[in-house]
Amino acid sequence: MSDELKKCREQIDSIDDQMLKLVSERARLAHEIGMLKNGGPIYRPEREAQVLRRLLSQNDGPLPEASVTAIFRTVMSHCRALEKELAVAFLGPLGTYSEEAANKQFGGVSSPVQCASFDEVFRTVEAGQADYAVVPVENSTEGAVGRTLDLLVQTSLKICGEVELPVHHNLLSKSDLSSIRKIYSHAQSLGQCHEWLNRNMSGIERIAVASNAEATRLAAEEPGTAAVASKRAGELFGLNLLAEHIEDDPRNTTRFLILSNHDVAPSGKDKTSLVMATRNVPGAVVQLLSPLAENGVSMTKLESRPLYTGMWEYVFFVDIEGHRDDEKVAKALAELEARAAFVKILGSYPVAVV
Ligand SMILES: C=C(O[C@@H]1C=C(C(=O)O)C=C[C@H]1O)C(=O)O
Repeated sequence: MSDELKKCREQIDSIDDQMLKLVSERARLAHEIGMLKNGGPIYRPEREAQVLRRLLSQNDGPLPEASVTAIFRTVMSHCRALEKELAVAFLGPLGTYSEEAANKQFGGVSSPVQCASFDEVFRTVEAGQADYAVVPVENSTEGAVGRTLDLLVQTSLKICGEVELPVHHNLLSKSDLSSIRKIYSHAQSLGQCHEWLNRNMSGIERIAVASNAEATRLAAEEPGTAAVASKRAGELFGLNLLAEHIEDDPRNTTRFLILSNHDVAPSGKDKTSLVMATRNVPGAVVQLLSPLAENGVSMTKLESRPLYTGMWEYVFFVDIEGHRDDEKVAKALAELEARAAFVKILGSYPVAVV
């Protein structure tokens, strides 16, 4: 070993010693805070977002932003676990993008609750069998996840966070590329790889199944089939990587929501999501939204979804900047509630951190 290398390693050892001391000290403080919470929620997404934003504003490299947040989310997860281990429900089995999103947001999930459908994810948390739900709500290529929107209308749960996950798809199989006759995946993922599949796997049957991980499980069992899924799913089921990054848009990103039974305090950079319906009269939508503009509240999303109760009737999903406790947001919401046939505030929560 060269002297130079030995010296650097000694320095790393000494830094590690200091880091361990500091992390332990941090964990002791988090535990103390846990006692002060007096039975209130342990997980405080607004505080975690503030911790991460503050650190990012000081980060001069060499670690990229996503590395800094991943490290500190893991630290916070372990500090939190001294207070309580959170049970987090998501669409299973292990290896889904939902699992990846849950791991990203919570810095690792020690008590995962794998559900068979989005309906079950909601029900599990509503019934108190898990503390948090993680569900996809929209994708940059494919748009809204309809079932999640429908469930949001009915649920008693509140949105308490959002997480954005860059989604890279892969073609995975135990067979050779030339022998593939069927491709399994979730419908959303097939849509996100539509052009690549047309170009490279034309004429080969595509079959939509409940999740990407389920697709991987099927492909592992059936020779001559492949799955479109994450690398992690492929590893879990022992599949080989036939092609990577097959998504049509390399920036392909899915936004997930975190849901729970509690509200979240303002973090300083928040979003509020609501769903509403208007009376079916001319100009109703414009009229309904005007309190936002009048109070200087920016709308970041407007999505319509058909109502099952009638033909050509819709509900509107709206995201606005700010927390419902912010003065101008509160005023705009009060005016909006007075005009709409139906309004439900789905939650105020911190804007996603890298
Ligand atoms: C320590 C706390 O509890 C949890 C852990 C946090 C942390 O480790 O920084 C931050 C917020 C909470 O999710 C706290 O509320 O401050």
